[in-house]
Amino acid sequence: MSLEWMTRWREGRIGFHLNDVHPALERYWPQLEVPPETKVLVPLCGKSLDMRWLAQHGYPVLGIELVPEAIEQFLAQRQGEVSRYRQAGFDISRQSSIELWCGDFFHLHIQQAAEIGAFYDRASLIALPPAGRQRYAFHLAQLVPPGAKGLLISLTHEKSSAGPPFSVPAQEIQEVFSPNFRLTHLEDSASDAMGRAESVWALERRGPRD
Ligand SMILES: C[S@@+](CC[C@H](N)C(=O)[O-])C[C@H]1O[C@@H](n2cnc3c(N)ncnc32)[C@H](O)[C@@H]1O
Repeated sequence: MSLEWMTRWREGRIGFHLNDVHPALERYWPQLEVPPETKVLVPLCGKSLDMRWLAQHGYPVLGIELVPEAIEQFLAQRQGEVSRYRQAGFDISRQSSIELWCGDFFHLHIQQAAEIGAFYDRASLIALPPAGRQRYAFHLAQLVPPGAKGLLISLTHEKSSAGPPFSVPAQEIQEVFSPNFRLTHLEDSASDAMGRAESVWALERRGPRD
């Protein structure tokens, strides 16, 4: 799967990328009441402008992305000094309050995630095959502390077995996350001309006794 993502980025087949901030981030993030200065984990971040929105609203960002081209394209969107260093097997680029970790999300360990207090996920689940989605939800739960809040934006489409993007129905989202997270369904968008509809969820990491 990683070769496929490398090829997609090299060939510019990145139809998932939005040239604007996702409206659901603007609409729902304030409702989560995440305290400013909380570091937000953005798994499978691509070159999403949503990370700039979070940083502009006072949230330091840790984005993690497999493909170096995606990170370079993100950094090139803005002028601004970039510092680069290597830590725990990841090449890290930092531009203002946004750190981009280049590597496999599943290799990020709790020790490196110590400062994370919230998360934002758009289109991670749909990038992963079914077994990967289960593993993703479990891994995310290992990285964020009890009480951590996050927004999740996913997608369904009519060719349900094909992907990426994979179609991820609400029932599956509940199944994979509910062992470790409280979920609130916020919104379903109307289907577009290609039969694609987004769903938006608020998540909160459960504590040991929840
Ligand atoms: C569907 S795109 C979503 C990107 C971004 N969240 C957005 O909203 O534009 C999925 C991204 O995850 C990256 N990716 C896939 N598997 C990954 C992994 N195991 N670890 C880190 N990044 C991964 C891909 O290269 C791709 O940029």
